[in-house]
Amino acid sequence: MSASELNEAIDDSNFPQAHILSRGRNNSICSTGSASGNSSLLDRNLSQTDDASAGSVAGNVANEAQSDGAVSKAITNRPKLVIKANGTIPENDSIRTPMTPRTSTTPGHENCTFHHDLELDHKPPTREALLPDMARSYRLLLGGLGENPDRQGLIKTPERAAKAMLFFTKGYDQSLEDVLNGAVFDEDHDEMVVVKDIEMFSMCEHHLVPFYGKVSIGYLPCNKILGLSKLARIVEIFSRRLQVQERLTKQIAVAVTQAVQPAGVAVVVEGVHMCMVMRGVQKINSKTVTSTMLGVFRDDPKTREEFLNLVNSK
Ligand SMILES: Nc1nc2c(ncn2[C@@H]2O[C@H](COP(=O)(O)OP(=O)(O)OP(=O)(O)O)[C@@H](O)[C@H]2O)c(=O)[nH]1
Ligand SMILES: [Zn+2]
Repeated sequence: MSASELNEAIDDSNFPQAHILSRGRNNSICSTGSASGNSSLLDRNLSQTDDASAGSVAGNVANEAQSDGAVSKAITNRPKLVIKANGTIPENDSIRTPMTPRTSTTPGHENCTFHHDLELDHKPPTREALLPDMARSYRLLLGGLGENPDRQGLIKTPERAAKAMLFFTKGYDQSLEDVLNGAVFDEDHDEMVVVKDIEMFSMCEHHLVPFYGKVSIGYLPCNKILGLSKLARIVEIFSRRLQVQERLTKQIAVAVTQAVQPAGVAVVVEGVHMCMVMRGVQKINSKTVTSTMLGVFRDDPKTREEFLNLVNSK
């Protein structure tokens, strides 16, 4: 799938469940239906209240069930996330997506839609070939620090640092297709799948220092499921780049969407930014939480709540 097709795919209208509440309670989870796919979202949440651990959720669900009409109206009125095929956001859209320049002057990358965007099929062939230039740059940096790059301990540092930086950004070399390796399976399953607390290490694009944390991903399958490890591998593709946490969160959600075309995808990322810990404002306990909710997770509060309860439970 090309980048533009991918961008089109995250238009909410492509999610079969986008308006389930306004369609009534007994609709199948997936528009294609399935033998066991007739439980409504309400049923799914009410059965959740049998679980003692659901605790206060029971009250919330009951309240929400009473105000379904209001919820339905609110959902209809909520602005949708729409990204056009060319990667831009409609001008009057109230939801702005952080976009970064789409140009590259690096040899071999001239025709690339730049790495930052939602593109998954970009695979520069020669990143290792950049090592000598990168090493030279690190050597200059050492000199800039007032260090002697020729002293024994630093002789190989420029090359090591260049290799380390290539590792920290190895996601640029990975494509979704390679990572999935065909591990998408037809399965008559329409209950929520959640893999949570996936470790994540990334690089702040503003300061080139790490941010790290954990990622939780949920999706509601439509007769296709994904090999579980592939969710963690998707996190690797996008975290191993220069990033901001917001974009990382969205890219993961889009990739899962592309992989299994589910009824919805939810991603929550909790990150510690070393640029806020080791320097700058120096707040060592602050955490940044970002989320992307697509499809039914965006439109149905109960589904979103079920996901968040699963993510927040020990
Ligand atoms: N939204 C967002 N901001 C980030 C992320 N990583 C770093 N930043 C912020 O990027 C901003 C850069 O701000 P500047 O004022 O240009 O840089 P600075 O002087 O180094 O800022 P301070 O960190 O406040 O010292 C800072 O507020 C960082 O906290 C991220 O993932 N998402
Ligand atoms: Zn930073």
